[in-house]
Amino acid sequence: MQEKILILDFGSQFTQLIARRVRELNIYCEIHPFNHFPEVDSSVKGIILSGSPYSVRQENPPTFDFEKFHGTLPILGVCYGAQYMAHFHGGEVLPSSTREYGRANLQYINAQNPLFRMIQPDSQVWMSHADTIATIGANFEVIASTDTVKVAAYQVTGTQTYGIQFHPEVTHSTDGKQLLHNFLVDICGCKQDWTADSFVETTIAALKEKLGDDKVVLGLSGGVDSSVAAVLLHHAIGKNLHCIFVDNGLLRKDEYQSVLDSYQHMGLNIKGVDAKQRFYDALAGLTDPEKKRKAIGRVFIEVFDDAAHEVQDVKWLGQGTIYPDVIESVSVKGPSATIKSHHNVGGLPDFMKLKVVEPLNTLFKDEVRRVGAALGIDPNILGRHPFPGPGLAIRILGEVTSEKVAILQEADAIYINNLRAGGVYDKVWQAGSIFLPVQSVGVMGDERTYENVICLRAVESLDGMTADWCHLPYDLLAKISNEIINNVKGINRVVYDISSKPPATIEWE
Ligand SMILES: Nc1ncnc2c1ncn2[C@@H]1O[C@H](COP(=O)(O)OP(=O)(O)OP(=O)(O)O)[C@@H](O)[C@H]1O
Ligand SMILES: O=c1[nH]c(=O)c2[nH+]cn([C@@H]3O[C@H](COP(=O)(O)O)[C@@H](O)[C@H]3O)c2[nH]1
Ligand SMILES: NC(=O)CC[C@H](N)C(=O)O
Ligand SMILES: [Mg+2]
Repeated sequence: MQEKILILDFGSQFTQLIARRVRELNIYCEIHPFNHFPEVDSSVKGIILSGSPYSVRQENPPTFDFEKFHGTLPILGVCYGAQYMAHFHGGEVLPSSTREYGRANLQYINAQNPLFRMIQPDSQVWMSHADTIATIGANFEVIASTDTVKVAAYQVTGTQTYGIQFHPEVTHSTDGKQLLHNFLVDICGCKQDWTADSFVETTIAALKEKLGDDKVVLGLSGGVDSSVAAVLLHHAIGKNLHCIFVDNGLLRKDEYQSVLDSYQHMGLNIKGVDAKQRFYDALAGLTDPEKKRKAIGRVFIEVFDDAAHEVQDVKWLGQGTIYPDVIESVSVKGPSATIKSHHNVGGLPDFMKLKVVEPLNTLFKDEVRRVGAALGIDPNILGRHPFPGPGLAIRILGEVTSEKVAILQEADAIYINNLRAGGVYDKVWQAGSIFLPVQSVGVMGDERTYENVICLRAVESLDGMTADWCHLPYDLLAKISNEIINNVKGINRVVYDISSKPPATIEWE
């Protein structure tokens, strides 16, 4: 059984970061909402309670069943988690006189305490709280303090229950990783054997068992997630995996053929489906971004359904869903406004009757890339920028036509090739070009032109949730602009997008 750490989420903005830090120590962990988590069995080695925007002093604060777990499993409460255990077990949490946000330094630590092994007595820590633990219960012992926060860390004497007011998961807590290591390895006894190789081995075995002789269809896009999912499934079930790559007419220049070629030598059973016209027909006359997205989602499902019928007796649909997609849908933060409808989220219509298999739904993107490397997948595939399923349709503002797609493909190829040649492709998280249906006046060879605009976008990001525009070198931008205007008929002006997300988004629609 895969040993794991349970992270109970009370809604902190740092909960995912806790998970990342745990996994960087080669220890598997899962995030679950504080009020909805699976049975705690012997695979769980310890529990971490996250921070929270809530206060323990407000009415009906988020709860944790302390009596049930205290003394049976190691527990580490972070910020709210620490405040909760202190407040309801003999201590008191009060509003602090000053809101503490940012760097602080420990001023006292109990160097004998296993939680502080190899940690500097004046170590820098990161604080983010408005409440403070004013008093602690008789069986609680202070094991670290700062100038202003007396109870910066405590242990419930003689047990493996700990609380810390600061955030070890953020990099500004310079010994944060050592502290987590101390808790996870020394206190919980985790083995640190969760690596990309071990993930590959256990996942393939589990897929074999789950799928037996069943057939699976999988949408392969050439992107990182579906490629890694496909190779894992291929190792597990071989020829019973049927990959379908749809040419929706919205791919980048030459992408259809190059993606098909790149998969050929990997031995995957892959079928290309030319559905260009079906997508163009569905998009004809549509200008509203949400209507365009919905139309594309609908045609994807129809094309898939047809392809699955052709294969016959298919029981499963494979998907490249990754962990952030899952976390967002079970988050304790509650429903958020729909900004954009992603074409692949929203479930399958009832008529498809397929079960879903998602071998990557516990991994973050960089972990997916590491698993891909462990599987020997071409670094060129693993290093690709993310590309949205609705493709160029959401990079052509307004109505999509095959003519506009052709113009955008040419311009985008010039842009991306220059990023590669200039050695910046790998430093950029995502780049793409946008076709703006505005016309402006230009002059070329003494002739007046009245043509469209191409906008270039390049962003830095960790996960696509927030992003900043890249400061590309002016010389490179000048070269790209020249090349596009001189070579792409229909374009006489190039602009660069300098908006961050939020308030803008990465894609324009
Ligand atoms: N042209 C396509 N043909 C078949 N399936 C597709 C196509 N485009 C997208 N999909 C499906 O939609 C899923 C979601 O696309 P998404 O872009 O999020 O992931 P990806 O393409 O696998 O990876 P990346 O995020 O790196 O682009 C893909 O995993 C794939 O299953
Ligand atoms: O597979 C996808 N289907 C979609 O419908 C979709 N919409 C946006 N994206 C990608 O998500 C990231 C964030 O994009 P936004 O800032 O535009 O929301 C960026 O990486 C976008 O390219 C999509 N990916
Ligand atoms: N980061 C946190 O967990 C904050 C906890 C609590 N809301 C406070 O302000 O003190
Ligand atoms: Mg993609």
